[in-house]
Amino acid sequence: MTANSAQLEKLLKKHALKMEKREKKERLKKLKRGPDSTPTTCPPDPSLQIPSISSEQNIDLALDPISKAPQSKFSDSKTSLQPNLKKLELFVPPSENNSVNKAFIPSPSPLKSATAFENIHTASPKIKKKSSEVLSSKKHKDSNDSSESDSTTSSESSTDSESDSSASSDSSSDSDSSISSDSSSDSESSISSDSSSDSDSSSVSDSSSVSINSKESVNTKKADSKLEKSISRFPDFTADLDDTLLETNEAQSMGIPEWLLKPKIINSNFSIAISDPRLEISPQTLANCYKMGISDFFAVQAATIPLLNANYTSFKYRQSFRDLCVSAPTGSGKTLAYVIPIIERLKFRLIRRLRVIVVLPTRDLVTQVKKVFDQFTRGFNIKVGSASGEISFAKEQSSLVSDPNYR
Ligand SMILES: Nc1ncnc2c1ncn2[C@@H]1O[C@H](COP(=O)(O)OP(=O)(O)OP(=O)(O)O)[C@@H](O)[C@H]1O
Repeated sequence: MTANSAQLEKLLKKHALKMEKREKKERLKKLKRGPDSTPTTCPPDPSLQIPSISSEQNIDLALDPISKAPQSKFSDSKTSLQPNLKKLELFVPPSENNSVNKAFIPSPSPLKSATAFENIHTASPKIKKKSSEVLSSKKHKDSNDSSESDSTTSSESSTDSESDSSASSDSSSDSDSSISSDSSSDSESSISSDSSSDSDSSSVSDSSSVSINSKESVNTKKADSKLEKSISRFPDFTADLDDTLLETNEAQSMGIPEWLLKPKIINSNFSIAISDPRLEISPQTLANCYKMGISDFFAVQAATIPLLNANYTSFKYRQSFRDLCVSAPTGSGKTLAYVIPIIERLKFRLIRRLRVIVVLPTRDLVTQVKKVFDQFTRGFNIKVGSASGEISFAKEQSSLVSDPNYR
């Protein structure tokens, strides 16, 4: 029995030495290949297989105290082999690994997302493939969670589960809890398939491999928290601005101007009579409004019309002129909010020329807005033309600028 254990001890030591040499070789190979090298799976080396142990030796192994030392060494090398194989399959150069993660996290900053975009496009084809695998495996996971448990049935499925776990660790940036639970369940399932094929000897390695996995999950968590810190959220403009100072600063650093960052929020119930003298609406416009059944201005109109009229006054006296950006729901009356100030400004012009251009996103809107302009320019010497590409450019051009009526 002691002879057997001594023999086994020798074997294990020899095996551990081989393992170390092999690991060193692999590391050297990796270094030589550089960061762009594509990951490859390592074919199982027959010399590294767990030595076949007879049933007698098996008993000795369980009882013999010597087995503990070499066994722990053996189990170390065994488990270091397992993650190594995994590492090779998962291998993504550190910087690119981050970019893959970033690419799946919606990145708010255009600069940051552009970097991520660039990174993913400059990444090696293998990494691009990996990212698509991540997406597909994510979808697969969503649709069929139970597929992971199948991996315990055969060694082939165990490699599948390993690649699954690689996907989960790549996509881990989504949420911490999902990473740890996913990666741990996947790696455990792959280990259990190994242990089933390796019989008792690898059951010792199970505990150490689990601890390695927990180390891995801790590392992934650390990497994720770093990643989370590096990715900023989109500024919440609706929240109290005092609470969002950081977000505001960030938005400013993105080039968003102060006036866009601090909008004036108007109560939607706010309204004002069109005849209010403070608005200085011309009698003809008032008549046109009444004709259209409008007696009060909606909130967006009540807020913008006096502002634009004031702007007109400052423009008249060569004072500063401002842009105005309005965000209001559909049907809230935005069209009249600019149609009336435009008409009110152009009504005194004697020389007819193209003075205002309204740019709209669709042809339907062009027709709709042209109709509103036609209704509200009644009684004024103002002509409204439209160009939406429905007739030839020359005709549109002449209708806008070459028409003798415009001169
Ligand atoms: N002050 C008002 N009083 C009564 N009706 C109004 C008033 N202002 C606009 N309307 C009517 O409300 C409707 C919606 O107005 P309008 O089309 O200008 O909204 P909008 O915000 O420009 O919508 P969209 O986002 O679709 O362009 C129109 O039929 C318009 O005639």
